[in-house]
Amino acid sequence: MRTSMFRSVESAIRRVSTSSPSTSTSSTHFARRCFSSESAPAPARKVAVLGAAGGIGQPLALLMKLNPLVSSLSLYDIAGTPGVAADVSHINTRSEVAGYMGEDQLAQALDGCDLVIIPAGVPRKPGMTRDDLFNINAGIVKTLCTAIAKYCPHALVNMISNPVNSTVPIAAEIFKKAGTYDEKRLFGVTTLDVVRARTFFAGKANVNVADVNVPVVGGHAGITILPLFSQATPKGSNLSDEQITALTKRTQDGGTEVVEAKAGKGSATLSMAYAGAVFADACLKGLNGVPDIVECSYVQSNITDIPFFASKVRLGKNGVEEILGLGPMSDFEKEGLEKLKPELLSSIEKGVKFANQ
Ligand SMILES: NC(=O)C1=CN([C@@H]2O[C@H](COP(=O)(O)OP(=O)(O)OC[C@H]3O[C@@H](n4cnc5c(N)ncnc54)[C@H](O)[C@@H]3O)[C@@H](O)[C@H]2O)C=CC1
Ligand SMILES: O=C([O-])CC(=O)C(=O)O
Repeated sequence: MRTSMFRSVESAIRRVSTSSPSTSTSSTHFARRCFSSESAPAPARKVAVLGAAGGIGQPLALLMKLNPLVSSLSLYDIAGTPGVAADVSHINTRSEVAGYMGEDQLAQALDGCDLVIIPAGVPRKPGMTRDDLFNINAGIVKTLCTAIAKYCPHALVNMISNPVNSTVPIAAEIFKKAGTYDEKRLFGVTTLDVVRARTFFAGKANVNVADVNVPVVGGHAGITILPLFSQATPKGSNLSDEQITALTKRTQDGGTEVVEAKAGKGSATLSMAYAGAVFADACLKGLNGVPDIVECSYVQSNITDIPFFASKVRLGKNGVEEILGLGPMSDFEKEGLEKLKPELLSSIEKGVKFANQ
């Protein structure tokens, strides 16, 4: 699961933060270091960000503009995209940028897309759960997925909009109705949970964060987020049961920690844009045939009795190539798995019901 991108972003950031102005490297080199280890010209890939003028959408647009695997970057929102697109388009990297605003430009935004990333929708305020966003975001996702089925039915879809546990099943139902559903192409983005688990584990275990990996399985809300710290690498950091319990809780509550710190001004945007860019990069590498690209993602799955489940997934030319098993879990993690199932299942059923109303 440790992609080369994680490593290269970290080394690029380390280098930038320690270099003096006279030794800093070019922006193009920076972008290459950040997003791809490929030196051969990559195939043309059109990527759309839906919700591109938002708190996640803007930094995600920037990060996708830095990704040399992208040849065409399509920025769509209901408002504000001309400014974001004009701004991002001045960056001297490979992709052509176009901004689209309003539903009558959605078809053009999606036409020919290989990958569609969806951070459109409202974020939480303190005191809210992700499920409290359902009433607004379910409708937004339904509209956008109906258009995806029509204008780019073969695109990979990276769903960021919350509640992910329900918005992914909504998307699946919309695609099924349109006759375009391919379970290999629909992903709930849970990378931020992995990013947090890695960061928090490194801090507690006092190891280099660049070396850390932790699978996070289940879903993307509260107790449905299940980090498997028993499988964390590097091994040998003998954390106590109390420390593992605290790390698990902090990972599960990571989103709430940011919501409370932002005190009414939204939820995670910058770390989410980073996580979204990492996952999109992995999807593009998979599409391009780069071997052994493994990331955690919330996908249609039969590795448990829950129809959508996040786990390690091998990405390939058609999207999901293989869903990897859960691996050996501690008793604490096994207990967490049983506890999360009712909530995850009910969020999935809520999404399915909504889509079929
Ligand atoms: N999967 C994850 O790990 C995470 C998910 N999120 C979720 O991402 C979503 C977006 O969060 P932020 O960017 O902070 O919110 P935001 O409010 O800053 O931006 C949302 C954007 O979506 C746009 N939008 C609304 N309706 C739209 C439509 N029909 N079509 C296209 N665009 C539309 C808005 O105009 C706005 O620009 C929220 O639902 C949030 O909960 C946030 C963090 C992590
Ligand atoms: O907590 C939220 O509402 C946003 C989110 O999904 C996260 O930061 O993980």
